[in-house]
Amino acid sequence: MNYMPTPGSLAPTPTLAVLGFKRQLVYHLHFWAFVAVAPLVLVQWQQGHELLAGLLVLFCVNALLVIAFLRFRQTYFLKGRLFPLLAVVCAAYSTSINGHAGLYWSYPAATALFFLLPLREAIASNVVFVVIMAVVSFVKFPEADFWRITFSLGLTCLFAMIFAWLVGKLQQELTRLATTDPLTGCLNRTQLSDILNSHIQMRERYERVSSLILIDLDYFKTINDQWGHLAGDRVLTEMARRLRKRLRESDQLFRIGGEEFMIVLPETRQKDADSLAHQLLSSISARPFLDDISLTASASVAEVSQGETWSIWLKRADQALYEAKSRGRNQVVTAPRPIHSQEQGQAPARDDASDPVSG
Ligand SMILES: Nc1nc2c(ncn2[C@@H]2O[C@H](COP(=O)(O)OP(=O)(O)OP(=O)(O)O)[C@@H](O)[C@H]2O)c(=O)[nH]1
Repeated sequence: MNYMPTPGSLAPTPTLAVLGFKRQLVYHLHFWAFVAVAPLVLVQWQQGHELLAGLLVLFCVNALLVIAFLRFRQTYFLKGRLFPLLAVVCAAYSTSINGHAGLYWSYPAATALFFLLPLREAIASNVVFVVIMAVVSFVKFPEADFWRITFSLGLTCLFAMIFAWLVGKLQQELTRLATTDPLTGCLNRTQLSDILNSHIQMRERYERVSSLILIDLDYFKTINDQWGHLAGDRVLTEMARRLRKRLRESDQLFRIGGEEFMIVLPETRQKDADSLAHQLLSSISARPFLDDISLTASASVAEVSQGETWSIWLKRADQALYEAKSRGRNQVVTAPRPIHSQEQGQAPARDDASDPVSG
């Protein structure tokens, strides 16, 4: 399942709307820019402005390519770099031949840049834009108009910049809230499929192998029952802290259920993931949580296999975790590879890596 909404479609949940925000914005701005500018091609052509008509055709083609790339490839065509270039050239040239009728287009174009480009690039592009429009206005209009145009365009850019900056901050915060678990700060399930899929692609394209570890606290329900829900929450927070302490910057820690955590380890073979899982279980059982709550955990390890989907990869890990629980808990079980990869000549994985962690 792909959690990213397709551009142009309404996201089914607020979380997805937050994650697809930038994509939707780029899509809609290009769509409406195309709708507004396409008729002008004919108008300029009929007025004998062939060069401007040609530039507007390029603008429309770029808008269509951006829309098509977003829809069919989920990428941003040339990272949106052509829009500012064509917008500046078209607005400046149109103003120089059409006067005020061309000038009016510079205001929506300057505003759009702040929503299409990264903030620094948008500021740099708009400084160039305002300077060019100021020069054209100085040459084309009386001095009083030149000052009015320069200040009003500059002010439009300033307001758009403040608005885009605040919206960007808000979107970052919403994304953080939508993708992390508020109790432990771990990633939640929102991007799970996208992240696992990206590791699968690394395996398929570059033979770079990732592994995942599932860790589930043993008999956690008794903690809630004996010490209360708040103590249970503090145990979960401490659990996340202990796991995080042992992980690398590039590892990704998820809380995927009540007391179940998942760690995705890039470029890590099963053997190394297995030894990390043992160390993590040791760090959980070695010292009591809070003052005197002793706990153990069970874990499973699964290296991604060729040709499998993210859900099969996760399911293998899940089955191995179930096995660890049913073998008595407080141990690591390595997931066997799927049958088809064993047939393709890969070494079969150990199925008996179930050394008790304690003792
Ligand atoms: N304090 C607290 N408890 C939670 C949270 N989420 C889930 N739980 C509790 O976690 C417990 C999970 O219980 P079980 O699924 O039976 O698992 P367990 O007791 O750890 O047993 P095994 O996994 O089989 O070893 C339930 O009591 C849930 O109410 C949470 O955010 N905070």
